[in-house]
Amino acid sequence: MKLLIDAGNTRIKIANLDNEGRLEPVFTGSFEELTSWQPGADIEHAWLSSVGDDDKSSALIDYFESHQIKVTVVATEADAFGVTNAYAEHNTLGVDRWLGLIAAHMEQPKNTVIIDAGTAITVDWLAADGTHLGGWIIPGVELMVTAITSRSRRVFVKDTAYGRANHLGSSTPEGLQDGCVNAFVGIIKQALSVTETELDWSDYRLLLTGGSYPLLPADIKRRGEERPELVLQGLSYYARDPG
Ligand SMILES: Nc1ncnc2c1ncn2[C@@H]1O[C@H](COP(=O)(O)OP(=O)(O)OP(=O)(O)O)[C@@H](O)[C@H]1O
Ligand SMILES: CC(C)(CO)[C@@H](O)C(=O)NCCC(=O)O
Ligand SMILES: [K+]
Repeated sequence: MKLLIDAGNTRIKIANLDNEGRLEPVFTGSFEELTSWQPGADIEHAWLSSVGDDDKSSALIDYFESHQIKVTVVATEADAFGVTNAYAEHNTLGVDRWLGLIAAHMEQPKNTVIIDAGTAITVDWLAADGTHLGGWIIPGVELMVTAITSRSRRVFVKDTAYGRANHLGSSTPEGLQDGCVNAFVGIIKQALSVTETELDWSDYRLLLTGGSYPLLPADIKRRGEERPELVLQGLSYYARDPG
């Protein structure tokens, strides 16, 4: 059994990878929560992708090494598993985005738009031949909310309620939370529009991942395919083929 670790800017997600290549999510939470979780005794090797700073990665590596687990850190490459990175400075593309591209291409080579909505929201375009065409980065829904509340006296949130797609707010907290959710919906619609008008793709799939997925309206959920483990799936290819 191997361990796959996807360390985002907020949460850490961990899955077991068995010898048949099956992936089983076993942990989602903060680093603090992780220290009260025990990896299985039969695990000797873990693959880590981390978008945080080096201190965070080192703390994770130390934690797993203290459990006698060897940690291999996966980094973004220029080319791998049939995918070609769009960035000239290939290592500056977030490793979570890189792994999402690999997961999508390995699942099925097809024109694809990938949306990952967590701390940040990212959009990536991947052509059927494995060419990454580039993408976008905007603040995630929670960051959009706090960007305003931290800088204005009269815009505030009352509780941790989520905003609603297609809903009009009738108070400041509702207006802000609804507004930010609808900005998230809006970037997806703009991505689809650019895909159809600029790239001229007519047959393509939309993959949706990240913690903010539940906020999406039914029409986008229907149009897309949910892939909650996309980054872990990408990691699994590195773990299967340690090269
Ligand atoms: N049930 C839910 N409904 C709506 N939003 C949710 C729900 N659960 C979590 N979220 C939101 O998901 C986001 C976290 O997503 P995710 O775990 O993908 O982020 P992350 O770990 O920071 O990843 P990354 O840093 O890679 O983006 C937070 O903004 C959180 O508010
Ligand atoms: C954009 C995030 C924060 C999304 O998790 C991550 O992919 C990252 O830190 N990327 C580096 C910058 C880039 O991808 O261009
Ligand atoms: K993520």
